Order: sequence, then structure tokens, then C-alpha cells
Amino acid sequence: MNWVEAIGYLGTGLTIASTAMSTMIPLRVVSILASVAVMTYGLLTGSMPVVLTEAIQIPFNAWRLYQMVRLVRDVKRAAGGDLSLDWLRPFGESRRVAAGAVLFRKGDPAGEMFLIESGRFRIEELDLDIRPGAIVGELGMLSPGNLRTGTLVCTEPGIVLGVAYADVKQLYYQNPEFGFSFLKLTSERLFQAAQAAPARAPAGTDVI
Ligand SMILES: Nc1ncnc2c1ncn2[C@@H]1O[C@@H]2COP(=O)(O)O[C@H]2[C@H]1O
Repeated sequence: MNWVEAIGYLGTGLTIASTAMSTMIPLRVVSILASVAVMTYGLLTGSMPVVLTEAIQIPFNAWRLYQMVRLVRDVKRAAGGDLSLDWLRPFGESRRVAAGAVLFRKGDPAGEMFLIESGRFRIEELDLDIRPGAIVGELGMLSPGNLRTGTLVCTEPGIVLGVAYADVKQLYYQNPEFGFSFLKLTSERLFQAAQAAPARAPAGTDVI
């Protein structure tokens, strides 16, 4: 095997490796390296279709890589190193809400969660006040059929930041800090709901 073929095989190996990867940033980096190797091979062997294919792919992969790195950087910067959910801010859309407005009702299809920026809100079924800084509407992403588990009403006018579940999922998959915070928040609320639910066995009944 001469060195030109070696470059070609390197390109083949990197292309296969990138196809097998599931994490976006390493996948894009390896794809770009694969394209460079295959393109070099194409140039050295005079195969213009190969060169052209790879030359088109490199900018696409580079752009996606840039977007992903920027997303992770923004999240990290906003996170400031703690597990606060404030770092959702760069990904949301602010909305003004009037007192008495219902953001969603129990059973509605859910597509976004909210960071409460200001004002006061209430989850009717739980008789629970929601204050600025709180995250609400995240359980709809996990509930069967993506349905709301409660009704959110505005009790004092304020501003909410809506973050689409598609963005929440991207952040979840790409950023372990976010993923862990999200898991913690949702499990805490589910534990609370389980504790608040009436026990199935009547008092005094032995549970085997
Ligand atoms: N114990 C809790 N504390 C605060 N918020 C809660 C609690 N339980 C449920 N919620 C919120 O109520 C919301 C109702 O809509 P979701 O099911 O989308 O998401 C739910 C949670 O965000």
C-alpha cells in the first residue's frame, strides 16, 4: 500500500467512525477530518467527483459544528457554573402575561416550558404559587401523550420566557449540566406529587 492509498483508507476509516458516533460535536469534527482525507485522496488520484462531494460537505459540517459549539458555550456562560435554570434565557422568547390569563390548562397538548421572569402565577390543581425564577411546564415534555398535568394561571401581571421543547431536548442531549438539573427538577416534583397522593392502602393495613 502506498501513501496515497493510506490517505484514502484513513478517509474511509474516519467516515465509518463518524457514522457510528452519536454525540454531535465529535461527530462533526471527525466528519470534517474524514472529508479532508478523502478530498486529499481525490486530488492525488485526480477524481474530481470525490473532491467535489467532500468540498460541499465540509462547509455544512463546519457550520453545524459552529452552531453546536455556540449553543454549548452560551449555555455554559449563562449557567455561571451553578445548577440554576437561569441559563435557559438565551433560548427563550419573552411574553407579557396579563392577570387572569391562563397560560395552559390541564390536559392541553404541551410544546414549551416557561421560565417565570416576573409577576405571580398559580397552578390551580396544586394550589401552588409560582414566583419569578421558577421553571414551570416542563412535565408536559415527559408526560404520556405530552399533556399538561396542571393549569397555569397568571395572578399578577408579568413576563414569562417560553422555551420550546425542541430546544429543551437539544440542551438536554448536549449539556450534561442542564440534563442533570432538569432531571433533578422533574424528579423532585414527581416525588412531591407521589407524597401528596393519598396512600392506596388504608391506615393500619399491612403491606407485604
Ligand atoms: N410540586 C410542584 N412544584 C412546582 N411546579 C409543579 C409541581 N408539580 C407540577 N408542577 C408544574 O405544573 C406544571 C403543569 O404543566 P406541566 O405538566 O407541563 O408541568 C408542570 C410542572 O411544571
